Amino acid sequence: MLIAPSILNANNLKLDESIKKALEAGITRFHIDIMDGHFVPNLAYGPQLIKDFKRSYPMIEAEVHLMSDMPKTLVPAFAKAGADLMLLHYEAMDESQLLYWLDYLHSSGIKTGIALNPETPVSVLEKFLDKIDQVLVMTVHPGFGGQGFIQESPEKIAEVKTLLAKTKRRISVEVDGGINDQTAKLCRQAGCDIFVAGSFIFSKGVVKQQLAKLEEAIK
Ligand SMILES: O=C(CO)[C@H](O)[C@H](O)COP(=O)(O)O
Ligand SMILES: [Co+2]
Repeated sequence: MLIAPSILNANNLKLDESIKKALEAGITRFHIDIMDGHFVPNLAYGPQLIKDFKRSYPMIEAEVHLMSDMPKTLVPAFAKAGADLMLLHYEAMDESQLLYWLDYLHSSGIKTGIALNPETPVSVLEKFLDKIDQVLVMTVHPGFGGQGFIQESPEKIAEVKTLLAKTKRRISVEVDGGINDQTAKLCRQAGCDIFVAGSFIFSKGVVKQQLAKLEEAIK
């Protein structure tokens, strides 16, 4: 079980302070949201943030959630910046492009995942099972932090688990959006392994306590 904090809604002028607090509480992976203003109607972060993050914290995993339909420019840029794992949206490119970029990432030594929007069926994952390390089930519509959890999400997680049982490869299931101690518990019961949370961890100024609540909920 892993909690990957999203810094999206943390105060940008105090990012390092927020990151340090999470690290002190034992976090080993951060989820960094990249938004291009086109695939989603918002903008967030560039490769320099990943570069700076990895320079300061080389042992901590940087998971890049790429909400962009410009893989040709952005996948190599974030790979070069030091991403350890990259999540590509199924909806952002056609299937042949997706296969290409998953291969590109693996051959660059970067772990891969496919992110699914709430309305995208689980069955689309089938032909990618030998190319991914992780599935990201979006539990909000991507684009903004602080949204409410989509209540039907636990059934979708269970569906992903059923599909993944078809492969012998170890593929983790992650949720992202509206995760708090209540919703995390529901996702855990449905079989989720990795929990992204932003607002719940960073909006109250008590990072350690919020992480402890989440840990308690998913254990
Ligand atoms: O991908 C995202 C939004 O598109 C973010 O990772 C997600 O929303 C995290 O923020 P919060 O926990 O506040 O919902
Ligand atoms: Co995200």
